[in-house]
Amino acid sequence: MRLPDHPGLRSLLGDPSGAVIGLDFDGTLSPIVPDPDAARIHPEAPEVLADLAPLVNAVVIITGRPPATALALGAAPDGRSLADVPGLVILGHYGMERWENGRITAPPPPPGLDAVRAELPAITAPYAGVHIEDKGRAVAVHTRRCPDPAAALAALTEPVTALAARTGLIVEPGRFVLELRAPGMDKGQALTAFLAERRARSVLFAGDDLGDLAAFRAVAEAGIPGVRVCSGSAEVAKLAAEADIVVDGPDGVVGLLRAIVAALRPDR
Ligand SMILES: O=P(O)(O)OC[C@H]1O[C@H](O[C@H]2O[C@H](CO)[C@@H](O)[C@H](O)[C@H]2O)[C@H](O)[C@@H](O)[C@@H]1O
Repeated sequence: MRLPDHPGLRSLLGDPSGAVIGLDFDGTLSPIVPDPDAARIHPEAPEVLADLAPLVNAVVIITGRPPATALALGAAPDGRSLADVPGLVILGHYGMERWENGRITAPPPPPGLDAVRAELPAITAPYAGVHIEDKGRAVAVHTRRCPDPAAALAALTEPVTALAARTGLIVEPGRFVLELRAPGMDKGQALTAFLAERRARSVLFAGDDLGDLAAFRAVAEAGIPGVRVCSGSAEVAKLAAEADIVVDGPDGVVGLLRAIVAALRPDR
């Protein structure tokens, strides 16, 4: 892949030791599949991230998944894994949980979740194919496997939002999913804090879904050169409209990262 000409990318390539590379997981590093449990990282992603990480300030994955799940789904068939990427940080649950050096730090789960677990089955029962994903500190309602995923999502939005309000949670909408989770953190806040922690001098963030818009805004407001990359799909138009670079799904993201590695290591 030929690298696009973008000022933020030029800054990043000119001063890689100051660059933070932020990446979403599902839809960006991992192709979208009907069953969330069956998702797996793009087979070439662990290798390219392992090549990239020593060349930049930091590689950080910011995801709605728990870090432990991203790690479990982050093993490629060749045996390479996200866990082997040097210095990798995973900010899971939209930044609430942090994995680094093999250790997870996390606050206690929100108290409203038990009521959500009790009430959700009755709310979703009329919609065949709904899948409830319990993520420990959040619960996601998936409609991708419903006969009409968009109609089921639309019909469930009001009762799920009301349930969130009753239980002190918020609704995070995504690709055929409504997630009930604790308020007070999003990918933008998580990325902003990480950039400050690393004293970043440039930032690239790649994402595919509505939850990544907050990270895009953080890039735009960071006060350092930045690049917003959309892992493009037919399902989410909003993100492409706010991106500096649009690539073709996880294949395109891996291609872009590989091109960055090649530009930083022209000898190889
Ligand atoms: O922040 P992300 O890493 O993008 O995580 C967001 C949600 O991703 C997962 O759901 C999405 O991917 C599934 C597997 O490909 C797909 O079946 C589903 O339709 C997508 O919405 C995950 O299951 C959620 O928990 C994450 O919050």
